[in-house]
Amino acid sequence: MIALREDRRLPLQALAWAWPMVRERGGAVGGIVALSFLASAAALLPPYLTQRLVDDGIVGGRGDVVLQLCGAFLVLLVAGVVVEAVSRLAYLKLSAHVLFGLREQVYRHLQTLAPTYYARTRGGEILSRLDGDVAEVQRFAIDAPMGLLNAVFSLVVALVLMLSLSPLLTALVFALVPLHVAALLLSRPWLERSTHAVRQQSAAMSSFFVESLRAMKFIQATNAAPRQEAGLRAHHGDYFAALRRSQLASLGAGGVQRILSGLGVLLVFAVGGSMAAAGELSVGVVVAFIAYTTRAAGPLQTAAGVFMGWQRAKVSLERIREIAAERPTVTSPAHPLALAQPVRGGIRLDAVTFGYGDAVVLDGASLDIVAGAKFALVGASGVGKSTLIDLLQRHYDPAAGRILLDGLRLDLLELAELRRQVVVVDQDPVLMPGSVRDNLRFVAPDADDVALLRALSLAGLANFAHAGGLDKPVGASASALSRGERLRIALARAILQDPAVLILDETTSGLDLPVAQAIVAAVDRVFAGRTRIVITHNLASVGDVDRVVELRDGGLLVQSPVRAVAPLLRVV
Ligand SMILES: Nc1ncnc2c1ncn2[C@@H]1O[C@H](COP(=O)(O)OP(=O)(O)OP(=O)(O)O)[C@@H](O)[C@H]1O
Repeated sequence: MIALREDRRLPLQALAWAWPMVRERGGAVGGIVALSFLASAAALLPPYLTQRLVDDGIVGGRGDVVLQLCGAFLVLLVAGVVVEAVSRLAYLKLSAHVLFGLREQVYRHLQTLAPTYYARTRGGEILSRLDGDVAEVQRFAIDAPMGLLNAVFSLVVALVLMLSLSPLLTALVFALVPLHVAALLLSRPWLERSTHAVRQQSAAMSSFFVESLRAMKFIQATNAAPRQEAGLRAHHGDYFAALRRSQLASLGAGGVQRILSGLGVLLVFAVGGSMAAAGELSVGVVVAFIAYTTRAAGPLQTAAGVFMGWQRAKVSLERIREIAAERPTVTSPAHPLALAQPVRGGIRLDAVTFGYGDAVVLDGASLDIVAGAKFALVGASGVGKSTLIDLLQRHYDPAAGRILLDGLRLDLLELAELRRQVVVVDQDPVLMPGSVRDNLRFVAPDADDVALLRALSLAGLANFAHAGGLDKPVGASASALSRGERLRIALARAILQDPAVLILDETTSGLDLPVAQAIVAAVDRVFAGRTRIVITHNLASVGDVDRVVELRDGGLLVQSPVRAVAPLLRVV
């Protein structure tokens, strides 16, 4: 769950979301704020020293004062470098802590979402939110309060110093502040729209890369490389246009702020200069005042920058909120029921109905699978066999009806325990980048090499079942292995998981019959006495079965092994 509150205004939401992580690093925050106050105070000293240098040292003809002031400048310089280095390192640590904390929350939430979410959402869209948008929110959540605090502090100190030098000139300069604010408010919609366009184009480009890299072999085989390059160029064009609009918006808003700050300096030049010429002010005071006016522009521009950062963070927060609004379709119950041990693996479907949107896939389907039986599940392509398996592993819950494992409703069991007991090996098993050992340990982190080698050997991977075989890299997308080898590694994983129910989802389809039969024979040897459900289009490849079940028109028809059609619980 992403801890984003619905009931707060957007900038406060960004701060509230990051707050728990900032609080964990309270000491570092205090240190950074103290150091930045120190640096701001130190930055305000040179104009004062300059004024003394001009009025007391140079005009007053005091060589000792000149020397003292040079020493003070040197100390300020060195201290400034040290303070900046320390505070930047502390800031980096704090930012990383908050950024990683926020991103981990989004990733944790993503791990709870159903396959339907991943089927309809482009990978690059998710990536760009996990990466760019989370970073934008983190930047705002840390930079905005610190920047504003620092700006207010610098502005107050500068104001006090300026007032002590010349109240009239101070009033002139600060009379421009309402104009600064008005200009920012006017630029807001422009900033927001252009930021949104950049985030969208960046997501589209990430999606393009994710999808085309995954399909590279297909692109090469279909001679589509030139078309893909043209596609990339089109993305670049759109991205650049969005970037240019966003830059123009930032430059426009920032430029107006700078012009207004410059006008303040011009006013001091004109009014202060005339007063100095008339002998009403000393030259040193005018020089120092000009320097403070320039410095006061810094905090004002920081405030403007925070405002622009807010516009960007608002867009990003909205995009993250779209992910947060996706609800998991299944959750583990707060008080799960415990399966009786050992788990026997009896499965019962009781009038199960399920569909995707309006498309009904299962319509009151019922079935009893006795613990330890081997069932073959057949049916036309697209009839809903894989969907039924997704329901058994509880990626979704039935819209109506119940599914029971050893007499207990699946939604009352702990989700992790259910998925330990019901394991699926499909026709294109996922292998993670890394070695064979890494892949086996993915499901059994505590298994030692002896157990891994035994599983490989039982799965029929005799050529891998030696110490060196475990180190064999499987390649970033498992392309270093044949399909038969990948299936057997997936089977070895299932052996290590030791489930009560094993499901083979068209695992051997497309393999030569002898290879398919060898894999099924290995399954039957290792999982004899466990519940097995084998989805297939080719009954000849699955060996002996206790029952053949056909999924048709949303219902399940049970056939005896001798092919007589006999309904078990309900025939649709
Ligand atoms: N995530 C999804 N969103 C919407 N519809 C889906 C989704 N997954 C599957 N479907 C649809 O549900 C129906 C059943 O699909 P399913 O994959 O369960 O069929 P299947 O019997 O396993 O097919 P095959 O034998 O071709 O693998 C199909 O019409 C399919 O288009």
